Amino acid sequence: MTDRILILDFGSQVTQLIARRVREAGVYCEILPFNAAPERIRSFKPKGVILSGGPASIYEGHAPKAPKEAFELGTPVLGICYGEQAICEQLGGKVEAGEAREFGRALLEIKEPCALFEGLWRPGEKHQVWMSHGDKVVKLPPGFRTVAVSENAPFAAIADDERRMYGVQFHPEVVHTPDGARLIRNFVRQVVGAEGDWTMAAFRQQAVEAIRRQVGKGRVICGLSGGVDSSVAAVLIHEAIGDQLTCIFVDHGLLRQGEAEQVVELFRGHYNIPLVHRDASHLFLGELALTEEPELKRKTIGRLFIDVFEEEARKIGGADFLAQGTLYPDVIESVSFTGGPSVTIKSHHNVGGLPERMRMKLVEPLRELFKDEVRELGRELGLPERMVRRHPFPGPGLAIRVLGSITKEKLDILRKADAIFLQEIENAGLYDAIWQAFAVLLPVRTVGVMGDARTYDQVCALRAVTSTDGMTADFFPFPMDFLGRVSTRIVNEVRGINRVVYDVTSKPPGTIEWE
Ligand SMILES: Nc1ncnc2c1ncn2[C@@H]1O[C@H](COP(=O)(O)OP(=O)(O)OP(=O)(O)O)[C@@H](O)[C@H]1O
Ligand SMILES: O=c1[nH]c(=O)c2[nH+]cn([C@@H]3O[C@H](COP(=O)(O)O)[C@@H](O)[C@H]3O)c2[nH]1
Ligand SMILES: NC(=O)CC[C@H](N)C(=O)O
Ligand SMILES: [Mg+2]
Repeated sequence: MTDRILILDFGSQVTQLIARRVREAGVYCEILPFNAAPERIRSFKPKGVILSGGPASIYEGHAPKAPKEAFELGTPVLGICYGEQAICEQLGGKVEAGEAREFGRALLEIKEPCALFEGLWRPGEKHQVWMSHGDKVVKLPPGFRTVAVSENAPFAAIADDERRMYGVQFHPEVVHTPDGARLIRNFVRQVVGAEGDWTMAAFRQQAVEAIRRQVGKGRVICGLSGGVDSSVAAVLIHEAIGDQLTCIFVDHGLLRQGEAEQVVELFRGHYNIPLVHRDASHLFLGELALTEEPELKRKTIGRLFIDVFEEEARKIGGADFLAQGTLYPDVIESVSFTGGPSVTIKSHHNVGGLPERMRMKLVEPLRELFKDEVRELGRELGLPERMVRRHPFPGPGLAIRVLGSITKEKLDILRKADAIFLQEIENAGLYDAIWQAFAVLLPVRTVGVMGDARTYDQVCALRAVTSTDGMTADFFPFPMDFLGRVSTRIVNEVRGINRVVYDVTSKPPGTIEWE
């Protein structure tokens, strides 16, 4: 078994980033809530433990505590922010509310050598780190020494070399701590001594064996969208079980220009995987004609996907398993310690309702991976670069980008504008710098003048964002002349649009899609 690191989550906004840094160091890790059952923690057999940050104050009565297993397993421990405070409070030191809080950039002064700093930082040096805390450690537990300080944190980094326990008040997992990734790497590779054998080649082998064990002689269907996740899942599963897999690509009439042909051609051209191409556009567009409200659109589409999958599964004599491209961020969402029911912003069309009705078991080979790891696995599996680098595209497709009521005519207008925008992005060499880019058709008409004549046509909004996982995002800062060029082309070439605007909202407060 590959070496594993356990991250215990106290509810920090950036716990996922700790996991990413550990994986980037070539070491497998998982996140469990701080109150995971002791049995679960033991059976995970971690070689090292990381305690995350969190919003609570450790000295308050109900504040979450690190499970005693974290300290009793005898493996190295790294506490980050709240994690450091938990180590101190629970092992005999003391934490109090600080007078001065530290948020943002801070200068760390290295006082003593430490295994975490090996090859990185030396005593006497000062380095930039990122802080986000109000509480502070005021007394160290026995056995610990201070290895670095900052203006407001006299115990900014602490070490107990004997027990191999370390704590940092700053956040090494965020990019604003420039050396942070190497610090985490030092912890998992040098201090813990993990092998660094978590590679996509190793994952591929293990995943193939696991799929064979799970599926046996059963039949599997996989909804294939042409997106990265479902394509990688399909190719991986096919490698494992060959013809027991059938892929179903649904053309719901809400795809982008030329997309259906491209997906089918690219897939059939490269793979000998049975692929059903179902044109269900009449069904989807027919039902959506009655719908304007975003949530209703999403729910209608989700239901129709299920109907179509059921029909197609029946045609091939039934299926025992449904394959999905669920990723690790989806999984963490549901285990993370956030407390309280969260509100539904959007019902992401999800095939999750499918298995219950169809009594199929799920095959989710990507549920341990982040998006960039899925792309890497895709390359490892030899998927064409065109598939691997594709921007995400939502299951409900253009239905949530034609705002309000949907007609075939509006979809055609949007498709043209969207294609121009994407083409210009490719031409400018910007495609890979962007997480997702698309056009939105607004249900608003404005007055314009073209060739001395009055126009009264629709507005098109352009959206392009950077992101690492779609959970938070920033608008992409195009040069103005680029936006001008796209705008001119769209208004000139697309009948029905006479005005173009660019969306400069980040997420939050916006979301990526407009509906
Ligand atoms: N047109 C479609 N036909 C069949 N299945 C689809 C279609 N659109 C979406 N799905 C199914 O819904 C799942 C979720 O869609 P989602 O967009 O999150 O993933 P993806 O399309 O595989 O990858 P990406 O996030 O890169 O677009 C897909 O993995 C796929 O199984
Ligand atoms: O498969 C999907 N089914 C959906 O119903 C859906 N809604 C949004 N998205 C995609 O998810 C990411 C975040 O989108 P939002 O910021 O709009 O919530 C972005 O990448 C969106 O494109 C979806 N993907
Ligand atoms: N980011 C954190 O982990 C903060 C820890 C604690 N809530 C503090 O304010 O000090
Ligand atoms: Mg998709």
